Amino acid sequence: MSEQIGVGILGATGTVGQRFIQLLETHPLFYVKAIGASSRSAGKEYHEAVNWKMTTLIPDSVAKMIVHPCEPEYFEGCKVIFSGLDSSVAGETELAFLEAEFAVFSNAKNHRMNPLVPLIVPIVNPEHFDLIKQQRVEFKKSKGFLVTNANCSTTGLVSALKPLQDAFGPLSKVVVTTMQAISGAGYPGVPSLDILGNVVPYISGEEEKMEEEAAKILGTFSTNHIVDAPLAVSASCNRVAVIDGHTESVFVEFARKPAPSLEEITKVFENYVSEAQKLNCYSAPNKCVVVCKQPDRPQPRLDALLEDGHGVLVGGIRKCNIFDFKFTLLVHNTILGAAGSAIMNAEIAVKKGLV
Ligand SMILES: NC(=O)C1=CN([C@@H]2O[C@H](COP(=O)(O)OP(=O)(O)OC[C@H]3O[C@@H](n4cnc5c(N)ncnc54)[C@H](OP(=O)(O)O)[C@@H]3O)[C@@H](O)[C@H]2O)C=CC1
Repeated sequence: MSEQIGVGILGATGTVGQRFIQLLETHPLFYVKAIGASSRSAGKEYHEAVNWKMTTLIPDSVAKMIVHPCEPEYFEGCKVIFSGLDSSVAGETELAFLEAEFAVFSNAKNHRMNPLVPLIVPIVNPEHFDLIKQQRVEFKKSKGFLVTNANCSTTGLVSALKPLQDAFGPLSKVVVTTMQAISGAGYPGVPSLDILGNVVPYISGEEEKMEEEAAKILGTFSTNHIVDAPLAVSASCNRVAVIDGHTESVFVEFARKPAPSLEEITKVFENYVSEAQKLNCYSAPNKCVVVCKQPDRPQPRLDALLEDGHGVLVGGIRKCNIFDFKFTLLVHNTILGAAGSAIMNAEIAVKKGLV
């Protein structure tokens, strides 16, 4: 096995940061070398600073690490930086790490729509890593770069749409309604009095993010920029009393007529193989899209951890009276929807010789 690569985690005490630490505990390629969070946590040992909510114990290798301020000087020797920072600070902090020539993989929304920043869902569009060459030219960097992964709901959506686009050509319209887990709001997130026995039909900025990110991710890399896919998305987003796993009802219209049959669509979902799998990435799922045959699946409590949370589950593939067809999908919001994607993106970057 090749030598392990030391990584730093910014926002290590948060919901996404904890997931990074959990997923990296047994990772063969990466090990946690340094961690950072806010001034509330800096200077403390990790186990004192964090309100640990994962279902596994804090790894011994991290528990006694000192939490640092999120400044590049504390992360010397880390070849990769994973950011699970709150968006109020992610923008500037991630740029400071890029400036210091780190390879930065961000979960935050701040830089996703920058035309020079690849927005990559690892099981969908790793070819967008080609944009880094142009990014390095424009940002005058030789080793460093900045890659973002997508909003968690967008991640689930594009993971299901990509196989369809590859097989049947452009999608013209997509309508999606989400039922999003509480963990998507970080910790402590939504107050229990607001969410228990309730549905909150508003998540600030979420619909706009889904509508614009999907076209960029499903777009194509051309010479030195990304050309958006010609796709109109209308999203409505809801917070529901689920802990982990975002469920989405999706309605799709193809540009091509006649539209493919439900059997053809199902086969394309089942047979989809991503570049992350072809590259043999450690975190790549066996199946990127798992088709649930039972009519009442996928369900977050039962299915969110299938494929270790690194794939997307689809079910209820059926005719739609208005669009061509409709289905339900489920994505694990803090694994494929956040830390898992960032880690898989970094694995791909290593395979591509970028790190
Ligand atoms: N939860 C999810 O499902 C998803 C989240 N994301 C994105 O990932 C990022 C993290 O989300 P999440 O983990 O849920 O959020 P949390 O609120 O749980 O965690 C935020 C982290 O940021 C740190 N932080 C806050 N303020 C500062 C500061 N001024 N300087 C340095 N560090 C700071 C916190 O440290 P401290 O503990 O010291 O306050 C904590 O480690 C966000 O940008 C979010 O939008 C993306 C996709 C999915």
